[in-house]
Amino acid sequence: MNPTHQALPRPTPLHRWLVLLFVSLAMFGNYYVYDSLGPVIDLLQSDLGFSNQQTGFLISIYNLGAIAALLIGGIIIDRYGTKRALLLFASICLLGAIITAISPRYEIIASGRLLLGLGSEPLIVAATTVLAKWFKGKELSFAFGINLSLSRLGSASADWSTNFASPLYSNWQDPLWLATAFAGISVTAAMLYWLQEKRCEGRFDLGATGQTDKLKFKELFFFGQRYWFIVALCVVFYSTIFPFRTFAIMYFQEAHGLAREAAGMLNSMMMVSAIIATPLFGLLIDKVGRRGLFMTVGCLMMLPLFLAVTYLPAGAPVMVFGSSIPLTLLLVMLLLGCVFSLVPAAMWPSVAYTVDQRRLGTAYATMTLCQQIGWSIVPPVIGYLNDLNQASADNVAGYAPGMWFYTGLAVTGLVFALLLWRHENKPMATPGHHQETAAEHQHPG
Ligand SMILES: NCCCC[C@H](N)C(=O)NCC(=O)O
Repeated sequence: MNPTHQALPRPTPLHRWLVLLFVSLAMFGNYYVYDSLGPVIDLLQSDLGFSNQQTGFLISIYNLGAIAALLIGGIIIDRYGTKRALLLFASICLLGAIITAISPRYEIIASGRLLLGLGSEPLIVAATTVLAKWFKGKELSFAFGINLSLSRLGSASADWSTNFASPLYSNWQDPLWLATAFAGISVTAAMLYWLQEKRCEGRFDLGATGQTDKLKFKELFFFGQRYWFIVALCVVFYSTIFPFRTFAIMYFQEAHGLAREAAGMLNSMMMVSAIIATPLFGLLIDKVGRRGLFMTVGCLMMLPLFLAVTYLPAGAPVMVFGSSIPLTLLLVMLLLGCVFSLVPAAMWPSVAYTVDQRRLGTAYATMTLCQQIGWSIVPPVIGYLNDLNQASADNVAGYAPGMWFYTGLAVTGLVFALLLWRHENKPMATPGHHQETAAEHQHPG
């Protein structure tokens, strides 16, 4: 850092909160675009004749793009700086959204999702870097909590679009054009962030760019067993939650006879509960620690949920924001939202307490990379199981094997969480670790 930098004041709260607003809006738009696929899956199948396996691959191809991008994304952020990187990645996502919506050809839609993956995950890394830069030492956890909550609001909005934009769902294409508009919000927010950073350069001490999550293969050998248990849990957890969520709208329509609007509203309940619970669990876990225990509780809670939607009676209808939703399904999605808050709130920060701070960039990049690999495998497997068992509205039992598969993943997650809990009170094995001393570097995903 140069000496003039040090003499400058830190950014004022107003400047910091504006940054948080712009970065969170960029994430809001981005999460919307990712989740816009779920509500049109049945339309892609009925209008364009895609199979379950093909739609499953449309989910996975995002991860392939993300894997490629994660290997180079950190380098781009370091080389071009956060403001350029944020705009570049948001623009790639916009292009991906346009290509997804533009043509009914499977290969074109798949290329759009690939491009979305190429832009999305490095966008998340760039957003993390921006927040670390502006909020370091100042309300960093809270800023990350708000950022993640607004991202989840983007996901929930994609579900709500089946209600507020229901006329668009007469075909597969219009909802995807709407998603393009949300990608436009993301690009606009990235531009506003650019202007804000430019306005503040030279006036405030914005510090060094900070460490970007970048993979350095040599460093992988320094991580201990506990780190790899966290990675394993991360892989299994997100490989369960994200694919379930993407397929859920179609599942609720076909297996439980819900209208698309009600299915979308029901799916959004998971996000609503996560939006509220994530900052609260974050505060609780910051206060009491015991991350292994909280991860175990979260995994234990998840265990019966997929079987509950499969085998329990759907329950009496209750009205939620104008949609009639069966009570059991509502409770399951609210509980899943709690799990989706509890496990990430304990898991992501626990890396910072497990590995040497100097290797956090590699630790997070590796974890996200592994997450993407696991998450890319599950949707085609679920699609294959659904195709194999001829799952449909006329053969609801055909969905059960997929739900057992999710349950198997949840059991595996529980095993890793238990191993982490067992490790919780053991002393650290490798020197250079810092125990429960809140690393500055945090990561929302
Ligand atoms: N755009 C939705 C996917 C976000 C993936 C990201 N790598 C992640 O895991 N984020 C953490 C989270 O809990 O959302």
